[in-house]
Parts: sequence; structure tokens; C-alpha cells
Amino acid sequence: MQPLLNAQQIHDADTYTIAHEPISSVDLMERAAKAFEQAFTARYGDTEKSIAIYCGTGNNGGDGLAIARLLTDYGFEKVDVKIARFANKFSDDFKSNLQRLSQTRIPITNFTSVAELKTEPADIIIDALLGNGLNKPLAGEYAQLVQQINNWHKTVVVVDVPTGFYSEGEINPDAIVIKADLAITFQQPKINFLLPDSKHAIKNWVAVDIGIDRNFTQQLNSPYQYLEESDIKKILRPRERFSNKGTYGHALIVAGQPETMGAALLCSSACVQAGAGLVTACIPQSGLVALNSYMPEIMAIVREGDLQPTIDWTKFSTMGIGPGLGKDDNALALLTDILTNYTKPVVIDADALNLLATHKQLWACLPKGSVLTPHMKEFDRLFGEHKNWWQRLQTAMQKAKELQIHIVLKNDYTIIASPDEKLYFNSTSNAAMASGGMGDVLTGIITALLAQKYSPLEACLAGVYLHGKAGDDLALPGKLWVVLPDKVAAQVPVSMAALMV
Ligand SMILES: NC(=O)C1=CN([C@@H]2O[C@H](COP(=O)(O)OP(=O)(O)OC[C@H]3O[C@@H](n4cnc5c(N)ncnc54)[C@H](O)[C@@H]3O)[C@@H](O)[C@H]2O)[C@@H](O)CC1
Ligand SMILES: [K+]
Repeated sequence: MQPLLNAQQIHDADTYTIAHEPISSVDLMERAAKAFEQAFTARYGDTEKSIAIYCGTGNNGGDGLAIARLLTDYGFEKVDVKIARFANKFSDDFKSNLQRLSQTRIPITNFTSVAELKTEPADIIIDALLGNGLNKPLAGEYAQLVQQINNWHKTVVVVDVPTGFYSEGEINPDAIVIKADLAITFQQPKINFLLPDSKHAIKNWVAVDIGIDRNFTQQLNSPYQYLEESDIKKILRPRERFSNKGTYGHALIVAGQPETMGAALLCSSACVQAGAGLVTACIPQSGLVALNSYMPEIMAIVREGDLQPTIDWTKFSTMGIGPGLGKDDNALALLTDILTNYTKPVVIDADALNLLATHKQLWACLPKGSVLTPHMKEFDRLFGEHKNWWQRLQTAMQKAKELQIHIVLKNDYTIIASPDEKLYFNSTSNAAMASGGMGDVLTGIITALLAQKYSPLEACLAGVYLHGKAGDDLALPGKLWVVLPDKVAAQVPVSMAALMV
């Protein structure tokens, strides 16, 4: 689990590392510049290309100066350094690196106003103007310079964070900020990199390790955490000797209408694939043939017209409710029946979420520890409109605590809010997975893990990670353009086994 720190905490962690490793501040800058150089040359290794490095006069600018030297050592012959001297403030490490750079033959241009700049002939621009020290929105010369750089439409690679971009907090969509093709960021993704609001500023990012003290960053107890494979390996347990279907629980999937049986099939088959010992699907009568032919391992409880099905509450280890269920009176009656009679944590998705949104009296009946899996629109239907994702994060954290539930807010980096006011960002999944039915599969996987006696938090973390990992294993790198949900479900046991070794 990697703690995601805010700008102040990152600064504190840098300071702690300098004092306790110990390492001089300028050597830490050198280490950061080296890590940048390696990540940069791995992607832009053609030394024929010309590079212009725009530097500020703080530590971000200091990084830029060191990077100019390292890229030249690497073999780039056309490296230009341009220093924006908009303020008369220079960090010590900027000054040391300027001193070192002036002993090389790398050309340095100083400018105090954007009007002095001509066109930029370089193939690639490196942005080392401002980094994590940003303390106000860009204005004046900085704003003009950033707009100028954006207007050149070059390949832009940024050092740490795009100039003008806030690492955390609400993002103003009209703010002036460097548009980055790639952000090579130090130690950890910045929290806002993981939110869709950053899409306009950052096409891609990569985090490079610069050896910041991990014990220190752990003990800061950040509410924001980034999931890593090692976390999931710790959660997953091997299937045991002398185990049988009873060992792995009996899940009930309540899903489907005659027109949306696919959702029920995808959800319940994913539940089987993710290892539930037994799976029963509560589906409309007309879907029975489809269910039996799609996957004979799944049993059925059928729903007929207005007749409510009889469910033996003691029989099931957990339930997943909602995919394709519809929002009619029968669906509402069934959801009400379940929530008022069943007391173990359940997974609530899709139409069941929409029913919850319009029948708030049901919230009091949600079993503690239950899991809600909304996408953005469902989330806003449940909890009100939000202007941006940062606001959504705060609501998720607050509601998870208030209702003692887990909220799985689906997105590129799906966010899991837990009742103890933590937010976990998932690190797997890819755009090939953006297709209808993918959420139904996720619900099936989380339900399966709950059935296998993983705690609700473990089921959410491992379920979300596995779902994305199965999609990654199928699609990346460059294997499949589109990955369909049933393929993801079928891949889950393979990806799970690979995580167990
Ligand atoms: N502290 C450390 O030891 C390390 C810092 N590193 C680099 O240092 C960066 C942070 O450096 P700094 O804290 O010096 O800050 P920056 O270099 O980001 O900014 C420099 C100064 O600009 C001013 N400023 C902020 N917002 C402004 C605005 N909107 N308009 C005009 N001026 C503004 C502030 O006075 C700020 O201190 C990181 O992003 C990273 O690139 C790395 O070298 C790793 C180690
Ligand atoms: K920058």
C-alpha cells in the first residue's frame, strides 16, 4: 500500500529523508534527476531529437538544470536550457546546479519576459518551471509562458507535476496549466493524477522511485492509499486441502429482467469464476433456459410476475443484488425484502443503487459492512450532484463512515471508500475494458470473495484489483483493443492463480 501524500507532506518527507538517510538536499535532487533521466530515455531514447528545458528558479527548476546535464551525458547533443527569471528568488539547490551547468557547454538562455521568446524549434519541451511548490494559480508572465508553451503543440514532458497543476484539492477546469504528454513524477502519483479532472492536463504519468523514507510516509497515516500487487497477495488465501464447495460459501445473485438477462449471466458467472463454492441466481422465469445453457454450474431461484420468490435467508453466505434487476415495484419489493430480512453484508449495484437513491428509507436497513458499487452517475444520484471529483472523494469518505459501508466508486482508478475514512485507489484496469457489463462482472467477483469469508474491505480491494488485473492480463501490452466482460470473468481464476505464486 503506498500512501498518497499531499504537497506539504511530500515536502516534509523530502526533508525527513535528507535529515535521516542522511543525504544532502542537492544529492537528493541529483537522484531525482537521474530517475527522471532513466524514465525519460526509456520512452524518448532518440538522441537526435532536440530538447528545450524550461526552468524556474526553485527546486523544480533545479531538477531541470540537473536533467539537462544528465541528458547530455546520456548522448543528447541538442539540449537547450531556458531559465524564466520572473522572480528574484533562487533555491540553494538551483544555484548549485546552475553553477555546475555553467561549467558545461550546454547553452543557457535567461529571459525575464515572455515577449523575449521567439518560436521554439526543439522537438521536445521539458517543463521544469514550477512543481510541487505551487501556492497560487498562475498569473502574469508564468500564465503567459504556459499558454505559449501549450500553443507550440510540442511533445511536453513535465518534471514532477505540470506547471500550474495542484497535486490535491479541487481542480479549476479553467486554470492555466501545462498540458503534458507525460509527467515523470517523483516517488508517488499525485492524488489528482488519479482523478478524471486531470485528463486535460496529463495524458500519461509514471512515478519514479527517488528513495524517500517509506517508514516516515507510512506513519503519516494518509487517508489516501494506492493499491499495489503486494497488498493483494497478502489478502488472497490459497484454496486448502480437504476443502469442498461448502468451504467457499454460497452466494445468491439477484439480477436480471427478461430484457437484461445478460447482466445476470455475467454477474453470476463471474461469481462462479472468482471461486464461490456455490452460486444461485435469482432470475426471471423466462431467463432459466439462458442461464442453464450459459453456465450449468449456476443454480436458480425463479421470479414469476408479481410473485415474490421465497428465499431461505440462512442458506446464503452473501448476496449480490442489482445488475439488470429493473426499478419496477417488484424489484423494489424484492430489495426491501432482502434488506429487511438479511443481516450479513451484501453487494449492491446498478438498479438496486438507483432504487436506494429514490427510497432513502431503505438506507437504514443496509447491513453494516455492505458494499455499494456505483459509477459516477449512480454515485451522484445517491449522494447529490458534485462539481468535481475531489468533492466526490470527500463525500465518499464521509458517507462510508456515516452508513458503515464500503463504497466502490468505479473509474479508471476505482476508488474504495471504507468506514474508517480511508480511500484506496486501484492501480489495475485499462481502457480496453470500457464496455457494458464490466460492472456486473465486478459485482460478481466481490460477491464471490465475500462468500469466501474475506472481510468486506478485503473483498473490495482484492475484487477491484483482480477485475482490473484480469483485464490487463488480457489486453496489455497491445494484445487486445477491446476486452469483453465474459472474457474478464473467465480470466479471473488464471490471474488469481498467478497472484498466488
Ligand atoms: N525538496 C526536495 O528535496 C526535493 C524537491 N524536488 C523538486 O522540488 C520541487 C518543489 O520545489 P520548490 O518547493 O522549490 O517549489 P517549486 O520549484 O515548485 O516552486 C518554486 C517557488 O515558486 C513560487 N511559486 C509558487 N506558486 C507560484 C505561482 N503560481 N507563480 C509564481 N511563483 C510561484 C514559490 O515561492 C515556490 O517556492 C518538486 O516539485 C520537485 O521537482 C526534487 O528535486 C526532489 C527533492
Ligand atoms: K513542472
